[in-house]
Amino acid sequence: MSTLPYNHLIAVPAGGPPDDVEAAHDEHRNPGTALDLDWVESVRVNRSAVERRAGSLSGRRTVKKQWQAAWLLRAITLMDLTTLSGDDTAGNVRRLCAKARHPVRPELLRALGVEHLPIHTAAVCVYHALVPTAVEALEGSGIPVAAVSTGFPSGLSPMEQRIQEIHASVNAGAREIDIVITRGHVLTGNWQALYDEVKAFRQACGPAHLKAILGTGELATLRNVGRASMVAMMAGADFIKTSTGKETENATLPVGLVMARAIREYRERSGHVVGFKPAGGIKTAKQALDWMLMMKEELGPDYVRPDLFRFGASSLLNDIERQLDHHVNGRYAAGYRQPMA
Ligand SMILES: O=C[C@H](O)COP(=O)(O)O
Repeated sequence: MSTLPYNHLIAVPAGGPPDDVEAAHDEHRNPGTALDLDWVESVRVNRSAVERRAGSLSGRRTVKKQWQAAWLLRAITLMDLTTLSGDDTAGNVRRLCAKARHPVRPELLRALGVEHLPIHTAAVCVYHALVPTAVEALEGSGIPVAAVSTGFPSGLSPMEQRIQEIHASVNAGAREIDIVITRGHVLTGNWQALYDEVKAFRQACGPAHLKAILGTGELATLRNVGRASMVAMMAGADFIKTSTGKETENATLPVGLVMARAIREYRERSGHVVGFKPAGGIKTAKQALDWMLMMKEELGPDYVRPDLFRFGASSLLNDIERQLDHHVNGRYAAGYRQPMA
């Protein structure tokens, strides 16, 4: 197998050691803008055009074979490796963190010629109760812990409690907070309430980055997805994120396209940069490549870097490792070889 120019293709944050990861992490903050209701109301979505474009992406063969391994290694560096189950334990989370530090088996990395690169996931995402365990298990790695917060997944607990949750997770060491919005504010067109809510969450986060989960599968229309994206960004969300992973419909390419274009429009009009995180139901290497291609085409190469793009995924890493195995060995490894994630 020929050696590929992985150094150019793999977005290991800043290409370097943990300190650089932290620098990359702090690079982008979105200060937000005033709520501009005319702008929000002007958001339109041409559903059939969006579906056509999304269909053309998933129908294509995304990346040629010889580049696929490099793109898949990059996908790993974009991943918020996640566990959000009722039966999560400290033991599971420690194993997940070990996987986040070393997501690919050393013999595969050697065979790919990238054993010298510090490949790890972008973050580990857990419930608040597991934040201290994850922080401890990731110490010294530079990998941030993300906590789902604010009454995840419904977001319907009392406001004061939701704010306290953010404070508790930040105090426990979470550097990223994935909040959920009140979907009802979108469904009733109460943009002021949505803006105030996200702004209060952003303030509670302090230095931690805020990712706003829109719960797109519960927003009824793509137009609502576009408008909610815009309001969340105006309120200061550092990332907008599709789903909790618990809705019936989670991250889809049409929804992703609408959100990516909202990010582009917000950037053009405000000059502020916002990241994007599709989450829920992204399980295969092929899906990951479709998403990465879409981001690169819609928003440029910065959007296949971990400071601006994340996959929220609990099982994607498994399939990526399988595909890398296939690339190296010409066959698929048995499932038990990738016991985690
Ligand atoms: O935020 C991440 C999602 O909850 C993960 O969803 P998943 O289990 O479908 O990969």
